[in-house]
Amino acid sequence: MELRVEGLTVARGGVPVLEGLGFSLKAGEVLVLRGPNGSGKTTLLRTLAGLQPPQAGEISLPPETIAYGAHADGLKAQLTVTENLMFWARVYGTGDIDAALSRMNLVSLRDRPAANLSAGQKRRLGLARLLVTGRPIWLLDEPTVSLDTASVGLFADCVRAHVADGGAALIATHIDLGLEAEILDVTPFRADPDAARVQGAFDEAFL
Ligand SMILES: Nc1ncnc2c1ncn2[C@@H]1O[C@H](COP(=O)(O)OP(=O)(O)OP(=O)(O)O)[C@@H](O)[C@H]1O
Repeated sequence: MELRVEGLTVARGGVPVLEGLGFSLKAGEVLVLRGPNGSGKTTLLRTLAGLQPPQAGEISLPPETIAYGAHADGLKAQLTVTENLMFWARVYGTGDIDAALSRMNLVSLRDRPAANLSAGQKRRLGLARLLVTGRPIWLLDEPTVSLDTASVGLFADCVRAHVADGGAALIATHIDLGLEAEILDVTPFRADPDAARVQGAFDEAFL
């Protein structure tokens, strides 16, 4: 399983933010996405996850092979920790949530509604969701926000285990996760801002 990206142009609100991007991510690899704020890391991850179409280029794997961990944790506030994970396990057609609960240190919180979790606990639950997707490619957008040092360690262990098991991960992060990883800096692929001004930027929320 290899994610190959060639000649990719991604856009927000119809305005290209990255152009001509290419990279490959093989089974067993971690790639860390770097670039300044607003450079297009989230836009790239959203495009690879199938949430928006590319403007140009090729993506070798379909979104069905990908689990996307976005900024938001995607939790259902009224459901307990267990119920949230069971919901996702059913969506992805997998069964066992016990490993996910213990690996993200959620066992003692399993009966608590997600609404009553702290920010870091919510994030741990959001990341535990990845473990029940059964999908080989993880795309993660700033996964360690709100996590304490111990939880960052738990999360890094999960990524290590995932890639050791034949998975792969593309992670936008500004911190060092202590993982063996290559760096993909998107800066050289930034689209020309003057070209965007000529086309006229707008907020896609008003489309
Ligand atoms: N809803 C939107 N409509 C229009 N433009 C947007 C929208 N969301 C983001 N953008 C713009 O798209 C560009 C890329 O943003 P993106 O969120 O992909 O960057 P990023 O590298 O992930 O940034 P950060 O490191 O701050 O998270 C930015 O110029 C941003 O202002």
